[in-house]
Amino acid sequence: METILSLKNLDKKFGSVHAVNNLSFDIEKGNVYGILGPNGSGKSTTLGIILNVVNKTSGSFSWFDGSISTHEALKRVGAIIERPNFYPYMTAVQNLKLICKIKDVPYNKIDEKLKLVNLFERKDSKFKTYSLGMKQRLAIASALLNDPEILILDEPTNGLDPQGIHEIRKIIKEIASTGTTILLASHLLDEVEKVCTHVVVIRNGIKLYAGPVNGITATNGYFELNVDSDAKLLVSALEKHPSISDIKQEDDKFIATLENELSATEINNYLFKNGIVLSHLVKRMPSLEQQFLTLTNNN
Ligand SMILES: Nc1ncnc2c1ncn2[C@@H]1O[C@H](COP(=O)(O)OP(=O)(O)OP(=O)(O)O)[C@@H](O)[C@H]1O
Repeated sequence: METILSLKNLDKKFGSVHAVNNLSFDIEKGNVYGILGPNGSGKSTTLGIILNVVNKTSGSFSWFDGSISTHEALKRVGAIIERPNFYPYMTAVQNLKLICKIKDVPYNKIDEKLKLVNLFERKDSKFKTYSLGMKQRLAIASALLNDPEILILDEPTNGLDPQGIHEIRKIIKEIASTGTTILLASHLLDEVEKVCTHVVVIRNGIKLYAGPVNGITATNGYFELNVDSDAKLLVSALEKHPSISDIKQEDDKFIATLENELSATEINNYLFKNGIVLSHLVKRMPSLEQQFLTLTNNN
């Protein structure tokens, strides 16, 4: 695995606000990473630091194994961290030609990138005639002009309608399928779930989880159960079972969280042997949303 970016104990304080708190994680080549957290959790500040537009307070980050300076490394990075800004009376192609000059990229990249973001048909329309979604797609095309190794996006679907959101997510997946590494910040769990392979969950600048998206749900699940008879007997039997770590009552049923793998048949047999006949038994896995809420609320 080739490491594109490595953050080590990164810290940022704005006066008394601890925006980024001892944050460490690695970005490996070819994956799609989401930094997921509620508003104000430090996502934009983190992106700002790694892109050299925000000064860190302490800690470190290194691009491409630290073999080159951040200034050189950023030439291999495409990023959109602010609202896209182009010349309103110029067409998409005219705007991109300007970017090509700044980035020293040949003009023949323009058509290729406009096709990738589905704007080729509208390439000669003035920027001011574009919808918000089209403006965002043009920004993506612009960030891709120099064939960056990693594309960084801050809340890429903010403010878009469902169709616009769908298009942007589809394009992000297409870009990823060509081998470009992607790092995006989002407060939307479903966005990260749909688009990303890996996620760093942060709250108040603190990392709560970093790893594969499906790793958040890597638990043994829980049982929902109930009895028509004496509930105390049920709770006491569950408490004695070595595979059950927690029991709580929710509405009209009991929730028994599993510490180890245990099947519904096994728990049913165990309880029956203890004189308990269940009126309700379901084994469930927590949804990503439940896990995310548990992570962000309890820490
Ligand atoms: N320039 C600044 N001066 C002072 N405080 C700041 C500054 N930039 C960010 N902050 C504070 O740092 C914290 C993290 O903000 P940041 O914008 O990084 O969060 P975020 O997760 O990107 O949130 P959002 O999704 O709302 O943009 C917030 O409490 C914010 O108010």
